Amino acid sequence: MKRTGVLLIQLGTPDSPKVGDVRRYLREFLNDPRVIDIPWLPRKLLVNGIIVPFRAPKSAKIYQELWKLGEGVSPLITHTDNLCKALEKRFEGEQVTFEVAMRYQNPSMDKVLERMRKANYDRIVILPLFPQYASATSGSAVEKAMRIIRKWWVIPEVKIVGQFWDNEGYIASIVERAKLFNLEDYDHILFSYHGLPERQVDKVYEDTDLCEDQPCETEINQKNKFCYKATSYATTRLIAEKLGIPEEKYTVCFQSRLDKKWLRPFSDDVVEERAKKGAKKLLVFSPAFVADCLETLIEIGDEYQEIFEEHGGEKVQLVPSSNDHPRFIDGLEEIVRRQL
Ligand SMILES: C=CC1=C(C)c2cc3[nH]c(cc4nc(cc5[nH]c(cc1n2)c(C)c5CCC(=O)O)C(CCC(=O)O)=C4C)c(C)c3C=C
Ligand SMILES: [Fe+2]
Ligand SMILES: [Fe+2]
Repeated sequence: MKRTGVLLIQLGTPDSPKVGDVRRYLREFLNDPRVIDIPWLPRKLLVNGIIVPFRAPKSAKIYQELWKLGEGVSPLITHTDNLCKALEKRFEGEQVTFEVAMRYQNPSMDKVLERMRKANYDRIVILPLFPQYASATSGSAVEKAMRIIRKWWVIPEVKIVGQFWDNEGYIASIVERAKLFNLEDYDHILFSYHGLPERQVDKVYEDTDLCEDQPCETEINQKNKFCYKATSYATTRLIAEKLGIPEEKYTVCFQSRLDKKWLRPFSDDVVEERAKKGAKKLLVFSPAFVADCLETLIEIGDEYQEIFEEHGGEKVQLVPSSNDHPRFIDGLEEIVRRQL
């Protein structure tokens, strides 16, 4: 059997919730041209001159809350490490090794891939932990890995997992998590995905095609198979079908926008509207995040709870992410075995 090293790549988190570490994280993250996709000079001026100086102190406060929930560590790190350990167990005695790296900050892709180079694998599998492809996440992680590997003298066989929005184990893990709640108790259900600028979504199409002219809310086809909006809706349909949630009982929405030209509807607006219409209990799925993190625990768990209460609602219940759920491990095991 070929000796295989599997690189699990997550987005990344600051080294600590101190303002300096958060600033360093945001600077690396937002200077990525796949994240803020504008020319070099305007990006530097916008990110280093405006966004980071204003955002870092505010984000640091939120990260301090997150660190408390994670008992002194970022939950993104803990969950991804646990996932890695669970996968290692599934491959015990086989020639398959797992490593975790973060696209931004630590453990850095440079250091982890250098260790993998020294291990002299026959094959490397690059597995970004983002079920729905986006250039800002999976695309960026793969580009960075390729930029590092292309400099090696010995380049082994390299396999890349692009996306896994319909993977059976991934879907099953979310369905199992949801079964811990009585769906009948909730007035409405949200499937809240991380947002993305509409411009970035349109770039997966050729020429003058636009996402809004495609049937992305209802089907996946050859044109839209890498459209983040289309795969987000498709993942939702799979989960809703398995749980028997009728279409009128749920809304697909997008959170964490930086400006108005991001995918709509915005999750916070939906939370507010539902409260105003009299909803008392909301259940929120967050399928784009395979690990609980700032975006799920704080943004949905705390911030949406506040918005909901402010407008008359009572409880926003988050469905925990896949994390190291055994069905999710089944799904990733199956994906890895297909690469061997
Ligand atoms: C599904 C995955 C994600 C997509 C797509 C994504 C796009 C995206 N994000 C930003 C800006 C920020 N994201 C931040 C945090 C964050 N984002 C993801 C995942 C996706 N981002 C995760 C898992 C996290 C949380 C990390 C953690 O430490 O727990 C942040 C930092 C927090 C903050 O200051 O609000 C920013 C900023 C952009 C611009 C973007 C697409 C263009
Ligand atoms: Fe993000
Ligand atoms: Fe689309």
